[in-house]
Amino acid sequence: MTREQWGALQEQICNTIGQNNYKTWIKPLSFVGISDRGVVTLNAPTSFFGSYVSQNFGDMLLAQISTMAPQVRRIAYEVAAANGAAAAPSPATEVEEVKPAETPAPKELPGAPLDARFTFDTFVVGKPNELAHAAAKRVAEGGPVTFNPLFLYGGVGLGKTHLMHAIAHELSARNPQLTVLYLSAEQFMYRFVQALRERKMMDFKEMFRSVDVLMVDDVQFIAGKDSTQEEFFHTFNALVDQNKQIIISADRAPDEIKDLENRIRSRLQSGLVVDLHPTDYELRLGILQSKVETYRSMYPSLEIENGVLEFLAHRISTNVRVLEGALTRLFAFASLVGKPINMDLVQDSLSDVLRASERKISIDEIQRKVAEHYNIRLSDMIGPKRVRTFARPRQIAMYLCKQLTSRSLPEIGRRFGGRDHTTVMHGVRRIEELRQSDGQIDEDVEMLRRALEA
Ligand SMILES: Nc1ncnc2c1ncn2[C@@H]1O[C@H](COP(=O)(O)OP(=O)(O)OP(=O)(O)O)[C@@H](O)[C@H]1O
Repeated sequence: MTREQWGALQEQICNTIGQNNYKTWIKPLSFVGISDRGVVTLNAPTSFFGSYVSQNFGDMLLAQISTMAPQVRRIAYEVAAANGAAAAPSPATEVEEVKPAETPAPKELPGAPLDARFTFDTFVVGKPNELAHAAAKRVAEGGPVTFNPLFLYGGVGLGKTHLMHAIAHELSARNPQLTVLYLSAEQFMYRFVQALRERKMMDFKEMFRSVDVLMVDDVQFIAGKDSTQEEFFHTFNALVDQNKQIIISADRAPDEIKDLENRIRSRLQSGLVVDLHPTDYELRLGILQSKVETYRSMYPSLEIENGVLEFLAHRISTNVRVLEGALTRLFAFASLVGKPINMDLVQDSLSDVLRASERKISIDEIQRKVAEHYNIRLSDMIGPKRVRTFARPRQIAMYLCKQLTSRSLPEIGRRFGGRDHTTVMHGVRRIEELRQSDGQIDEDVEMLRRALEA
């Protein structure tokens, strides 16, 4: 993402949200830069302004930006410098790019901004994350500290940061006096090094020891960094002694973090350690459905055809960020070209994402499985005969090829005895209709899909 690309997006943004909104809220923003971690920083006149834009237009902006720069994960809003200059952020430090807050951290604490969208309301609960969610909820109630620290861990993009921000939002809403400090382990280190450099260690210690709740994200970052670990250990102990709540996240369990001092490891394990499991199909579908609800208010006229969300939930199982990014891109493309969101648009706009998450299901495999199920020969499935006994299984196989592989319609047609892509399209549509009206076909297709994906 470059300043020029941001400039090029302006017209489309204006068309999406209307002249008035655009002039009031988007035009005053300026592009600052993008970090290696995919965080785009925009300069806003005030922190209220940044916060308003984040809450009301954040998803739309991310959608628009991702049409040009799919690697973008998040937008941070920086408050304009005194001279108004939009300086480039210093080299890829998350610390710089997130300094001023979407929801400013209280009392000049060196925390990172909280993402206004990461609340318990927007967190979808399913089997893989129910324990982590319940633990987070308990901590967010604020009562007496029962487990300290709460240690949340899990793979990339499974909701650790979302849950931490949700806890911070809720604690602050319940008790605005509370000092809740959220920052990444990287920022902790940065502050520590800065304090050393500026000979302000006393201030540093005092400040960290004065918070009521400390949240440190991605703690695995401090592994192998000896003096930062040491300082972290002292901060940790001082807060636990005062019975202050600590919440930590990492990408793996404490005993799997290499180069972590043993005394820190055992401290981290001394509270409640819960993991966020990889998502399952139901959770992914739930997240997509809840996201669609958010998008509906932004793009009220956009249609989303049946089967699209289910397809995405099946196909993109890597992490929620990728899943959300795919949906965001779909909405942006659909609004750009003024078309409904259907499987063709999915194939056109998400081919890279789909390729990356390609399951190893081949057209051959689908043809064989379907032929076997309907007890017909493979040669009849592919051959020219049009009798229903062969035609229906053939259409089902075509439908499954479209659903479970990222092959184009012409390619599928070629693999079914050199048929035209319109024949494939007709077949796919027919099965879509029949799935609505014929319970037996619907059941057969679902069973075949499961068998193929098993
Ligand atoms: N259960 C969920 N419900 C709704 N949104 C979710 C859920 N899980 C993850 N997300 C969304 O997925 C995206 C990635 O989540 P988050 O940043 O919390 O992941 P993370 O575990 O902290 O990843 P990383 O290890 O990269 O820091 C966010 O936009 C978040 O809102």
